[in-house]
Amino acid sequence: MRKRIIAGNWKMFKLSGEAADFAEHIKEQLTASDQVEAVICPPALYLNDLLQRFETTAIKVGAQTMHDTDEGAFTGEISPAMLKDLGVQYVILGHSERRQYFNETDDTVNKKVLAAFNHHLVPIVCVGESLEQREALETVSIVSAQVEKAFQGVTAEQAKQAVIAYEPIWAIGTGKTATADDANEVCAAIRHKVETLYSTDVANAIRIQYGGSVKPENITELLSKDNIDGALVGGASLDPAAFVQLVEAGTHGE
Ligand SMILES: O=C(CO)COP(=O)(O)O
Repeated sequence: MRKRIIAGNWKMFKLSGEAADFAEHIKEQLTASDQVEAVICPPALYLNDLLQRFETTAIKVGAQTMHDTDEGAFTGEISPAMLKDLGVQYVILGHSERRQYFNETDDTVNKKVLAAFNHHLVPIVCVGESLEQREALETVSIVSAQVEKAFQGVTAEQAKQAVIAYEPIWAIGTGKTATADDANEVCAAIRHKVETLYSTDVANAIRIQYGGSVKPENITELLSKDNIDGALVGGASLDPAAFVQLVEAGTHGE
């Protein structure tokens, strides 16, 4: 059985004291589990502090983005080597906000995915369609193409470790969630795409999250679906009590 993964994407929220308070709260509440993994992806400034606070816990830390080269004259950027050096385990790549506001393309996402694996960072590769594309019935072709491009040059052994987050753009921060059945259907299509790119073995191993207005109230139904292995959560992950509930939901209903 795939281990579920609940990841909180804080985006550009919280001051340092709030980040520290959150970490202290959840580390008292969450215990290690075989069924579910908890990951916090804070602004890069707080990565080091959270890594230290979570050192003796099972809670993992992820970055929200990174550059694709080890070092260089790229003002303001953070490299995969720097993340690895700190002890970061995960990195979100190709989030729709990065694609929309920071010119990320399928090509740059692919370069970053390859760089992440080179540094033994696990990428959480985000894919998803816009409302227009959904209405034009292009969802499966769009997300399949995003997956194919993101994984170019990635080996089967690497792909098995990866996480894909299906985040329909129209469901992010809007309060609109895809129905659990719709989300599951797209996650199944993504798994099928992975199977055609690699093998059944890889498709069975890769973890696929749903993201978009996930909350404690709707996570149980989403996780009850066969192809949904977790959630990438924005807004609701900012509240420590809600985040604990989201992770705890992952330990039920196997
Ligand atoms: O973008 C998201 C997580 O990466 C989803 O954000 P919300 O949970 O706030 O809709």
